[in-house]
Amino acid sequence: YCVLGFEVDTVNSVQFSNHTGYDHWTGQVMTANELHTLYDGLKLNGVNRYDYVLTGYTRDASFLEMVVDIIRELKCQNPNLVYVCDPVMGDQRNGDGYMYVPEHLLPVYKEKVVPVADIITPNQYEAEILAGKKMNTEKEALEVMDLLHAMGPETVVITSSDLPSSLGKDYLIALGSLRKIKADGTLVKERIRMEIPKVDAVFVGTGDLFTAMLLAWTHTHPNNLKMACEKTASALQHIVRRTINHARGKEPGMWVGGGMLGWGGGTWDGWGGLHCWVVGCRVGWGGCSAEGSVRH
Ligand SMILES: Nc1ncnc2c1ncn2[C@@H]1O[C@H](COP(=O)(O)OP(=O)(O)O)[C@@H](O)[C@H]1O
Ligand code: PXP
Repeated sequence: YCVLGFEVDTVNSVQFSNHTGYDHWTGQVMTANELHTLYDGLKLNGVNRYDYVLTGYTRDASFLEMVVDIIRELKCQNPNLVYVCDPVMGDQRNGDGYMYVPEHLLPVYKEKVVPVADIITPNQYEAEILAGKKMNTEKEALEVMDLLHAMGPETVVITSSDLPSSLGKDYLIALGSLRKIKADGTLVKERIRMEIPKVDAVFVGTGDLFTAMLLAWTHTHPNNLKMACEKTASALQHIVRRTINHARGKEPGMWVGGGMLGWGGGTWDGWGGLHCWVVGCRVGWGGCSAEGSVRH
C-alpha cells in the first residue's frame, strides 16, 4: 500500500499479541530463515529494488544478521538505497536504563548493523550503549553522536533525552547530527537541538513513528536535517496530544491508527514511485498510544 507517497512492503520481525510493555505478551519471533525465504521470493520475481529500508524492533540476532546481508545485496541493486535503522533495544525510566530485547543483540547492532546504516534513530539510552559513553551534558551528547558517525551513519538523531532544557523540566530534548563528506573532500556538519513540550504520559510506539516520519521528511529535505526533524517533531506533537486528549475523553471518536500519519502539515501526496521496505513489527491493538502508526 502507499503511504505519504511511499509504496511500502512490510515484513514482520515479530508477531506479538501486544507490545512488550504489557505484563504479558505472546507470539512469534521471526527467524533469519523466514526472512530469507521472503527475500528469495522477491528476488525470484526481480522485485528486490528498493529506495529505502527501515528496520525497527527485533529480538533475534541471526534475523538481524540476515537483515545486514540483505541490505548489502539491496545496496548493490541500488547504490542510492538509504537504510534507516531504529536500533530498538531499551529505554530509561527515572534515569535508569534497561534493555527490553536480549542483551546479545547489542554487539550485533554495534558491529554489524549500525556500520551499514545511513540514518540511525536511537533514544538516549540506545545511543549511550552503542557509543559506550554516557551523555550527561550537551557536549557529551555531541561526542556520543560523533562516535556514532564514526561507526558509519551519516545522520544520527537522538529521538529523546533527559538533558536539561533551557525552557524547563516540561520539555524533552532531541538532538540531530548530519555529517557529510562532500565530493571535494570538505566535511559538512549540521547539528540541531529540539526542545519538545512533554505530555505527561508514557507512549509506546512513538520512537517507531518518529523514525518513519523522519525517513519521509529526509526524503523531501535530504540536505536539511533541521527541516526534516521539525516536521517530524510537529507530527509527533500533534499525535501525542490528540492521543492523550482522546485517552482522557476530551476528543470523541478518534481512531488511533495508521491514518494518523496525516498530521503535521506539508504536502503528503504526489511523491510517487518510491519503494520502501519496512522490517519491523506491528505492535499492539487498542490501548492508548500512537502504536497503530508503526504500520507506516
Ligand atoms: N511524553 C511525551 N511527550 C511529548 N512527546 C513525546 C513523549 N513521548 C514521546 N514523544 C515524542 O516521540 C518522540 C520519540 O520519543 P520516544 O518514544 O521517547 O523515543 P524512543 O521510543 O526511541 O525511546 C519524541 O521525540 C517526541 O517527539
Ligand atoms: N515494538 C515492540 C514490540 C515493543 O515492545 C516496543 C517497546 O515496548 C517497541 C516496538 C518500541 O517502542 P518505541 O517506539 O516506543 O520505542
